[in-house]
Amino acid sequence: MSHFPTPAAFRTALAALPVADATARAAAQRRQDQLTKPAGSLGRLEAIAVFIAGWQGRERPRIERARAAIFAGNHGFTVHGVSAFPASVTAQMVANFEAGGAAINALSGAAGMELSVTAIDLDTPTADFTTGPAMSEAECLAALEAGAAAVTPDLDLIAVGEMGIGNSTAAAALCARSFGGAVADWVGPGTGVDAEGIGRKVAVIERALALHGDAADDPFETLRRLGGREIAAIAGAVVRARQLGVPVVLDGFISCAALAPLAEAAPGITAHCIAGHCSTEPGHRRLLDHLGLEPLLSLGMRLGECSGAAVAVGVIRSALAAHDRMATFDEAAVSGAL
Ligand SMILES: Cc1cc2ncn([C@H]3O[C@H](COP(=O)(O)O)[C@@H](O)[C@H]3O)c2cc1C
Ligand SMILES: O=C(O)c1cccnc1
Repeated sequence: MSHFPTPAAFRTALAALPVADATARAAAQRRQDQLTKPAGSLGRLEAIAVFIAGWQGRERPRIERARAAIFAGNHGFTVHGVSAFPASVTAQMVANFEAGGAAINALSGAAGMELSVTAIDLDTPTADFTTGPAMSEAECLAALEAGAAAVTPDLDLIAVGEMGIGNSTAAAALCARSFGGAVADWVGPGTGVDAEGIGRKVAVIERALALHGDAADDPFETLRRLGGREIAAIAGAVVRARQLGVPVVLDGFISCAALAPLAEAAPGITAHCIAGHCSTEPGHRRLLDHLGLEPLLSLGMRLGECSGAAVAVGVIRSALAAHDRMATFDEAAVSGAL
């Protein structure tokens, strides 16, 4: 069964995003207020527990089954020299994920998460978006669906990440198109290009924005023209997770950029999402501000592949452990505030 069989179905899904369970949230907040600590003293950990309670619909949320989902795709515009690495690295890194040798293998393992890797048509890069839309409608729908398929109702939480050489350029293009501002404000070194490389990225994006400037201001159309398969898959996964009530942890600049084209049509799209971290890619902080997200961690990471989100899941586990295991003032016979 296809979750988003047509562009119209995707738009309909965006217009009908479910909300959190207010009863479970309120129960979790009441529990927080009774635990043996001065109110608010666990800071953001308290808010995280209440947040997950609302999306899981449980006073005492849990993480028994969590998935780090990586999506991979290749990009036609890489012929313009926008990455410090060759496009062949995308498939090589997918093989590395499958063999267990990448950072995300170690970090998802440390966070007690299973890892899923969805490589989407790596042998067929998207079309070069400086000369036409990156994807056909059918290709973009297939990518959304690949994302939706990675989310299953048995999950307590999902983290989303990406692999796709060149995709920091696609991400910057999506941000510039969705939120405006100077293209240069959204462009950074990615894998480590120098100032000339950054100049090439800006020029490529400006050409793409000029070419697609008259296209409909529509989430699907923007993803299809300026995004990539792995980026559209993340958008599909985030929307599907919302439908299933599965909270999402977002990774870095590129993963978050998948939501940029959705934000105007569906301003509440990030309501079930936690920004796992703030990457050093300069556009990420700006993007998080536009999405209304405060990142959990800031560790100077700039890898992608779900790595920052996986580290954040360790913090989320701590939040839920405190929420679940602490005694209340009554249980522990500790006096409450005067
Ligand atoms: C070995 C290696 C592993 C990676 N894992 C994630 N990325 C990250 O780098 C890419 C984005 O940067 P750019 O736009 O400059 O190509 C994406 O694939 C991203 O996930 C990697 C990049 C490399 C080289
Ligand atoms: O912010 C990220 O996730 C990122 C930054 C640079 C390269 N790849 C990913």
